[in-house]
Amino acid sequence: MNDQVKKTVGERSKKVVLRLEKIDRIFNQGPDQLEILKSVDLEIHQGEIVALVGPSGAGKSTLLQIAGLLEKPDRGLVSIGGKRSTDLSDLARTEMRRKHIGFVYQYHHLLPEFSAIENVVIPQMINGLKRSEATERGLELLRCLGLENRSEHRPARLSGGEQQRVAIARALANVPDVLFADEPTGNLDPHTAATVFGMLMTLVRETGLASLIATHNPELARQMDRVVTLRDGHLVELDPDSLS
Ligand SMILES: Nc1ncnc2c1ncn2[C@@H]1O[C@H](COP(=O)(O)OP(=O)(O)OP(=O)(O)O)[C@@H](O)[C@H]1O
Repeated sequence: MNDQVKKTVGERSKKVVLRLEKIDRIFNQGPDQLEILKSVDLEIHQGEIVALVGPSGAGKSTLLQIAGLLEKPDRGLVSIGGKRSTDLSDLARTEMRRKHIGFVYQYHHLLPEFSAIENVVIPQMINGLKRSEATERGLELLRCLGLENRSEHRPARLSGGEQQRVAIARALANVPDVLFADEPTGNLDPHTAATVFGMLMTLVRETGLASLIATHNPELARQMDRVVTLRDGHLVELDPDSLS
């Protein structure tokens, strides 16, 4: 990986990148009020990869959406890189998402009419990078993900694992400070999931990103630095060895 893409752990001091303070989220479901997140606190430092596990409906996606500034909590504070999201205008929140946050979803959400490399280049150009630089960085990322021979293919001509690897390249192309991933390999068969997840972990470790990754897979969770879960809306730290 070249220097342009790489931000080594050493270059970054181990400061807190993501801080959640007393996050509450309540949904109205008919006459019922569902308290999905209750006073959730979480800190993630540079270079730290945190697994978010828990049963379906526990609130993992809700937490990721709030931490990734895609949704607002009912109460509480999200800070990224020391900037409090509540102090930001809607425009500044969008800017923060574009420049400092990478997101990988369970489904790739690639633009179907564009090639793999174009899918990685376009977000960088939106952020002001020249096409030549964006292409150089994009091709380097695709190479790191074993897709050097697939860069001109449109998503429909890629396998599920390849599509997801392009989505990972796209999420990392803007050199974010924090990466959120919601079941990034959940749609893949176990073998492909292990390969793609291994590549994601390598890239995240090399770039020293702070990451919060939701997964149902205990084997994948154990490869991360810390494991947290949501129990009745509360965030609880787990011993990775206790996962089965
Ligand atoms: N906009 C909404 N309005 C009402 N209820 C919602 C809304 N979004 C989520 N919920 C409810 O909140 C709960 C948590 O949902 P969430 O998607 O965060 O869970 P999850 O842990 O990510 O589940 P999964 O592992 O199945 O993806 C669910 O019961 C869901 O139905």
